Amino acid sequence: MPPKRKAAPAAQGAAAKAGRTSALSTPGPATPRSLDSSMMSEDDEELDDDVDEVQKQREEMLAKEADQFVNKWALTSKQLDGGEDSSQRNYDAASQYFKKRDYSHYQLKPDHQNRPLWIEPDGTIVLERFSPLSEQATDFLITIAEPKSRPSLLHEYRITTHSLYAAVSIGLRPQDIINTLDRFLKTPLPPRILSFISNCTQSYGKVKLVLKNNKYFVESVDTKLLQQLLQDPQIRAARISGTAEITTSYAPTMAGLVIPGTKNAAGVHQADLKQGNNQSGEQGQPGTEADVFAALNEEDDDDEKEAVHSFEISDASVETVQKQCLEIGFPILEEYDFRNDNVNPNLEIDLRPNTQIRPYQEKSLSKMFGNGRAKSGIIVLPCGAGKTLVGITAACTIKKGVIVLCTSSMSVVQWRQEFLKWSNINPDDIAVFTADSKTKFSGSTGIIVTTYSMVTNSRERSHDSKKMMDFLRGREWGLMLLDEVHVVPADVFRRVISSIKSHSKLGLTATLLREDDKISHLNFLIGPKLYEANWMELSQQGHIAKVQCAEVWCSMPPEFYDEYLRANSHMKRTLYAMNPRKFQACQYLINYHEARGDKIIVFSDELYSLRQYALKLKKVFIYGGTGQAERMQVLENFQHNPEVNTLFLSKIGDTSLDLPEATCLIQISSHFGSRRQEAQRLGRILRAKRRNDEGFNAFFYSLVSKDTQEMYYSSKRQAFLVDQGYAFKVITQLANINDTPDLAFATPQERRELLQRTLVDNEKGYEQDAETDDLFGKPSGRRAPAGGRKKIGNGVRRTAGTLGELSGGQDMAYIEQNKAANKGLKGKGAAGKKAEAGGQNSFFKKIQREKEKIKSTR
Ligand SMILES: Nc1ncnc2c1ncn2[C@@H]1O[C@H](COP(=O)(O)OP(=O)(O)OP(=O)(O)O)[C@@H](O)[C@H]1O
Repeated sequence: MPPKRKAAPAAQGAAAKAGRTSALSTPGPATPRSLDSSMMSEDDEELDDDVDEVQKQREEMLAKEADQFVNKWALTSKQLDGGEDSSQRNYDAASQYFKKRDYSHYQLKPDHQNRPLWIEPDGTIVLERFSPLSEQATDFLITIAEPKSRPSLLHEYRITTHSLYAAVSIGLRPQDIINTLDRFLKTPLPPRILSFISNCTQSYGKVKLVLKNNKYFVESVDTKLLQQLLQDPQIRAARISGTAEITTSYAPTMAGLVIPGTKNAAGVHQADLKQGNNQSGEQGQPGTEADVFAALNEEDDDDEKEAVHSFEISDASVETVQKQCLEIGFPILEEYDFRNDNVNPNLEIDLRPNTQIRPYQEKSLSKMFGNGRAKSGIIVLPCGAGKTLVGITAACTIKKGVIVLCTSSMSVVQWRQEFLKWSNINPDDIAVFTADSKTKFSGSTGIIVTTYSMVTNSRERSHDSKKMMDFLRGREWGLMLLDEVHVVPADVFRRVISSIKSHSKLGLTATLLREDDKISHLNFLIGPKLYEANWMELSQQGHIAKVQCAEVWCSMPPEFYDEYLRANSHMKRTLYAMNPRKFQACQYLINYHEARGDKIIVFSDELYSLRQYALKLKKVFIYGGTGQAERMQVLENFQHNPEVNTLFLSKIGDTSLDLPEATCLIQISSHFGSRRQEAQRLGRILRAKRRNDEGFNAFFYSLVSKDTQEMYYSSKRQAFLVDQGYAFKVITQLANINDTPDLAFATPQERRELLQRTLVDNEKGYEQDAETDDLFGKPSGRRAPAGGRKKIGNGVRRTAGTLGELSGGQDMAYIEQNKAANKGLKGKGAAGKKAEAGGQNSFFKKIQREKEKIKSTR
């Protein structure tokens, strides 16, 4: 009897996604690939100017290596994709529905009920979260596979060459992986998976590049392998002559390494594979929980001192050796044996005694320091989950010089503050390098916090900047912390990495996502993904807020829709944002949530609608063109003034915004299908202060104009969050909205006027937001010109029929333009008065003080 329910989990996951998109009526154009340009600050666009020749060559070489590396992986993955199961099977009437995913020919193990995993021949693993062994299986899977989708009952992972590389890099051996996977599986391990794991892992992790006493060693437990490497002429030439060909020592164990802050970590303890279940001491029956644990326990036991062999290579030949090892099929792992680094001075830094890192932070760090050395790689934690503290704890573990790279000068200030808050670092030992401040630390070692653009800027530098860069280049750093790694283009990383020498690199991000294909380059340039937290788990544990997500469908009045069908793509965006039904839905939701006591952020990427909505509803707003003082004042009021409960924000608020008061988010216009923007925006309410209140929920609404391209983009945008377990409810009709009094644009006449005005106002050109990622930064110099407009292209646009002119609509130019609620803030409530008097909340005051202090020490 074929076990049909096997096909169900995978088919269900796919169907859920397909079902979500099937409601779409208008397929839109492909997602634009504009990440690199849109994510970098103004400075970065000028980086290409005059990079010197040597630097260029190094970058090209690194780029080539990355491509080779990526291609090699892609090749191995292809081997896994094709093959024996691609033929369709027709065992019974239902089989055809599952097509490739009909695995009814697999034999179930007799005790399959006790085992939580299904596997597909392409390496997809489906985990039953309701199984008693799911916690242990999750711990294992997160180590060997990449999470793809984690809704409540079934999780989907995929074994890839990258994930196996990561598993090996933290010390798992191929046989451990195969045995443990087999024990968790309901069916025997398919032979192709077995050979895939063996093939991938037999070469990965076999060779390590280790820095000991400031000397580079190529290290392996296998002498034969080292001898094989030395057969290669280039590697042989790289070996330092006069040193013993191969020396033998013993690998350090974890014993003695304590990650600071991990003792008595607060909250739920890290799931321990050895925990409890084997208490009786009995060897379990095959397939029972005890049996699986027995296998896992065994694997740890013989982790004792292992002989390692190595030969020394010159500093200058490190890259050549890496390249050659890759070419002959043994990618080299980089690890930093910081405890035995007696050359670089130690940094006096520890976490403050009252700092307790959370279990997931601890777990992510244990992946980095799993074998007593620092591995380079990327840690992925949800927005607001505390990536900064993870970075700081890594610095406190390594205790050597640290360089932190951020995306904006404001983040630089925040990182420095966080270091001072969580650790006992002497303030003189932590300096910042930004356009405004170029300080060095006073002692022999310390921490420098800077931005990617400061380090990679190749324009004419000031004398101070040059000196600072020489300082950064002229020393070895123990740790390089790379904040927001997902936004920085690979070639910028290349420049950073080739100009600053660091023993280990830790990348931090919430969304390891790019709409282009550059993510795999990060694996090469920084290291593998070491850990990715589960958003749902963290929200259940109260570390981030629980959020209800909804997509609200707003029909378009016929006259709007007619215009929409004829409009060009820019006007289409404006029209679906300005849809009066959407406006009404927004007004309705604001009223509803304000009455509940929520603080609401409304996001719009489309500046025209941002301003029109805010003005019409008499709410405050911030966009790229808003002056610094006004931004501060608006934020201050939003936080503390009970009369200011709704804030309209352009895309400049997507990141870097820490407003724990916000509990509701409404999105009226967004950047095409960007999954990352959706997740970053959701992140703004994940830190909600009230998250641990009884029954508290934050709300995230995406307002979508029905039957427009927006629907297509919307489903694309949600894909990442859906995979994190968020369920988007579709609301086709807001309750009683038609009976709600005082909604705007209630009459056909008003709607027609709105349409005409929109067409007229947008006829001449389009305004774009200042291109900055930094809400707190100075408004960009390339902002809209005096009239408040920034035009795209030559600023001239052809329109289909100038309805505005025909109707005389130009005369209706918005009379409410000057009634911005921002202007009314002065004098409103205590916060308003404080702001008017130049007062700021403690956060901004601190920043101001910090800036002044930095300036005065220059
Ligand atoms: N272990 C901890 N104990 C107490 N508070 C913590 C801990 N870890 C983080 N936090 C707090 O959580 C908040 C969010 O931290 P942080 O700003 O580092 O988040 P993030 O992950 O960088 O978010 P984003 O991606 O949105 O920038 C901060 O207020 C921080 O102080």
